[in-house]
Amino acid sequence: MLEVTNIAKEFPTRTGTARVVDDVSFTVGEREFFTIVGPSGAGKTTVLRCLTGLAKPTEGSVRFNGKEVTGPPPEFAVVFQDYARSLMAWFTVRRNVELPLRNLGLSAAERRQRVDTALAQVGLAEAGSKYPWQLSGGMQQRVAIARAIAYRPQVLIMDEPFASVDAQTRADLEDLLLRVRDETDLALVFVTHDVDEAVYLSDRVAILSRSPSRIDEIVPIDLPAERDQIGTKELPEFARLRAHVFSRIRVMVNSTEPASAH
Ligand SMILES: Nc1ncnc2c1ncn2[C@@H]1O[C@H](COP(=O)(O)OP(=O)(O)OP(=O)(O)O)[C@@H](O)[C@H]1O
Repeated sequence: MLEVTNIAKEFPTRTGTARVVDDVSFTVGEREFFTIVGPSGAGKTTVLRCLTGLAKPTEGSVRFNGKEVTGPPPEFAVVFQDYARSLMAWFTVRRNVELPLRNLGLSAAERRQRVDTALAQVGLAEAGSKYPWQLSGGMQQRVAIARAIAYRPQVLIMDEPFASVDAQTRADLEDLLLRVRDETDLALVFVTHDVDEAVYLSDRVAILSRSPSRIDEIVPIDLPAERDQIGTKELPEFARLRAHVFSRIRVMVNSTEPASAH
């Protein structure tokens, strides 16, 4: 469904150009949960920005259902880490969640129902008439997630979406994503620093090398499809996968060599 082929990204600097992403390729299938991990500054956000059409790769291409992505496709929704900038401060929570639905040709009743369902799913059924600035950071991020879910995209792209929420809310939102994926045809491309989270959620985990980044390895997560915060994390296979991904990232952090492409 989504094909990223040999993308590279360079940024202009005072003395020339900085190559941040060197050569990254992967595909994401329908209903797949695909997660990107890697050392800090590896270029994960840059890869996501290229993927969504918000940035143009210097080399290579991104294709969605066979068509080149040159701007944000209407089938995508994006949740970035920076929730404070993603919500409109002068609109209520309901209005924020409803905004992207206005272009979908839905009736007012359908829009209302989608907003109600999404707010209930993220545990904010009571907060609809509040303004974002009246909510904690974690609650604001849940509004951003509700907005993405209400839109019912084909691809949900998330950059460290749970970095600012508490551990219990984080676990609830992780399970919400898995549930939404199971109930729809949603595919997810997810970036996290948290290796446990990556292994718990994903069908495959891509490990990026240090910048200029390449794919070090794409690890299939062969855990039972039904994930459970306690049961899944107690499985020996979970521990093995976690240790493997963690040790590869550690190698990347300490390595002075660029990654070999697998
Ligand atoms: N618009 C830009 N202009 C110049 N350099 C940029 C730009 N955007 C990103 N970079 C640089 O690209 C590198 C990778 O940044 P990016 O945010 O993609 O990494 P990341 O893996 O998401 O980082 P983190 O793990 O810390 O969130 C960094 O060195 C950053 O300074």
